[in-house]
Amino acid sequence: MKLNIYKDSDAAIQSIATYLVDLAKKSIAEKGRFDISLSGGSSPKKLYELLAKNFASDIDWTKVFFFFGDERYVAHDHPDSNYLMATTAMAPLNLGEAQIFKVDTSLDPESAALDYEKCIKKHFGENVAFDLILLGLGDDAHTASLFPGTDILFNDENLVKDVYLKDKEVYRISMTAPLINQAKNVAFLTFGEGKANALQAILEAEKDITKYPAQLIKPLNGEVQWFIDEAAASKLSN
Ligand SMILES: O=C(O)[C@H](O)[C@@H](O)[C@H](O)[C@H](O)COP(=O)(O)O
Repeated sequence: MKLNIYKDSDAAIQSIATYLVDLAKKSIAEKGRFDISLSGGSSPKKLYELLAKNFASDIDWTKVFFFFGDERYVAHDHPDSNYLMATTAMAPLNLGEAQIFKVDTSLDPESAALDYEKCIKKHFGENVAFDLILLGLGDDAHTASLFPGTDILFNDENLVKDVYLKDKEVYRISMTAPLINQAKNVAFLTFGEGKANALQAILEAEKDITKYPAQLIKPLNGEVQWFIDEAAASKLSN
């Protein structure tokens, strides 16, 4: 696990963009494509915009294939859609429809999860291993839609599962920890004082995945990098 601490989120995002593009170059050179899973929420939006603005000519973006670590169970044109957020931010890259694998939220939640799992398995074949999975962190220590107290935390059968969030009365479709842990590289983007307690608990508290789900993320053969700002790191002891 590598902790990268920056003075602010802009510096962190610049560094993640460079790290991502370097991984993409290597992967495209080695296997002819780069398979990435995007995080949702607000933190990564600036990263996607930066990639489109400053890195458009650094790699052959037609060889990049985008999936989503989780998706809100809404239409793709709904303001909460991670698909809408990411594709809007990266619009200048003119990505082809076939490069972006969105969750089919027109299906019922359980079928949407099964369908997305099928889509991932079809893309990867036997060995489902993303080159990079980007993850955010909630202030309750959730990541993707692995929320405290939800059944998905104990799911080791599926690669993708529907999650019902009782408090918000909404569904999410999320990659499971076993799928994320098959990735070659995982990068967390975590910024702001509001995440400091969650980050400290995840990295320094006792292991309790029901309270701190992001503790589940330990890639079997990969590396986890944290890209954080000083505000998010402010409660770490060392
Ligand atoms: O769909 C989502 O919302 C994300 O996948 C979720 O896991 C997010 O990464 C965290 O909630 C942090 O969100 P912010 O970046 O908005 O703080």
